Amino acid sequence: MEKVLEIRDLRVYFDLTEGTVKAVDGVSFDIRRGEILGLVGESGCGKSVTAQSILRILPGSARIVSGEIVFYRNGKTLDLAKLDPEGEEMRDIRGKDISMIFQEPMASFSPVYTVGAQMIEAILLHEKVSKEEARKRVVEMLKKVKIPNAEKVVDMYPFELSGGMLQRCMIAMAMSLNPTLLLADEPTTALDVTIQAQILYLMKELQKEYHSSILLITHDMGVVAQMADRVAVMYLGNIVETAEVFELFKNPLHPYTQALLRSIPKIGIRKTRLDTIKGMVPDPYNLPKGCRFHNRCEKFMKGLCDVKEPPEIEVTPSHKVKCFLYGGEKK
Ligand SMILES: Nc1ncnc2c1ncn2[C@@H]1O[C@H](COP(=O)(O)OP(=O)(O)OP(=O)(O)O)[C@@H](O)[C@H]1O
Repeated sequence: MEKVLEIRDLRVYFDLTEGTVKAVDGVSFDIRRGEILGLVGESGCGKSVTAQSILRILPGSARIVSGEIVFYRNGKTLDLAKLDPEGEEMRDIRGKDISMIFQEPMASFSPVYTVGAQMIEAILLHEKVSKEEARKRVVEMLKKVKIPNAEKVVDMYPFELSGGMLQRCMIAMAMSLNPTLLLADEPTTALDVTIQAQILYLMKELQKEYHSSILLITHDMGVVAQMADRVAVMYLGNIVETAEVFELFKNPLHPYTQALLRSIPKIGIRKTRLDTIKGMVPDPYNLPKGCRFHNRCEKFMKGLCDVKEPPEIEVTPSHKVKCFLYGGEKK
């Protein structure tokens, strides 16, 4: 299948007074045309930093140390990691070829302009159309994301809309230029369950209609099951497992993936508490030697997992895992 993005051995570090945080540390994966790739993992494992690296919107304290972010654009490849984040090429790609939606819609909208004005501005920035045409497109997009009274909402300020409505506007803005790739960082986490389901359904409908690719960042395995075609599981700056969604749920290989899956509530089984993954998440300034998950792993092999970093094992061409249980050097 045709790729739209290929990340190769990406390392992104934060140099802080307390030490260096290796937020992304040797990450490789690709996103194919028209697919939804779920990027899952607990809080702090580097999902957002990965997305911010693609769009080159990292905070000032972060630096891309090495690696490639190859974007396939108009039949050519472009390494986004090498571009000037403020340069013309990157500004052109941002919003037009790759756009992003965030957990907090207020992060996308300024409170002092109407929703419509901001959406029109985004279109005019990238396309040579008249203001009237852009406005017409915005109203159409708002209708597409099922906003009632779209003609009125276009002239409303963000604070006049509910969280769910604003989230729909953000999706409309992100999709209005028909991007090749949409980065969705916890797009529904802040919403209540019913609205969350509606927004996810809407995203999937739009994705099918526009045939765009989505990198869906979430810590919620339920959202992954509902949305993703393939899944990449991330733990402390590493991708530890990738597989097609059905395969991952049926046959999770990495002990971390298995633990994440055990934490999902199951219909018919009453539990007062969800399973949590045992052990403490290690100090980000001081990552464990060997496999980063070894101090929390139920299948920990002393003298191996705490000594060497496991290689990535290709169990099948579409199922990869970074764990000594499936191969690699023995003691
Ligand atoms: N601006 C920043 N300054 C310093 N460290 C940061 C900054 N942003 C992220 N980090 C660190 O980078 C690591 C990865 O963070 P990231 O936000 O990518 O995780 P995440 O998996 O997206 O988690 P969450 O779901 O909580 O956003 C964490 O250790 C975090 O503390």
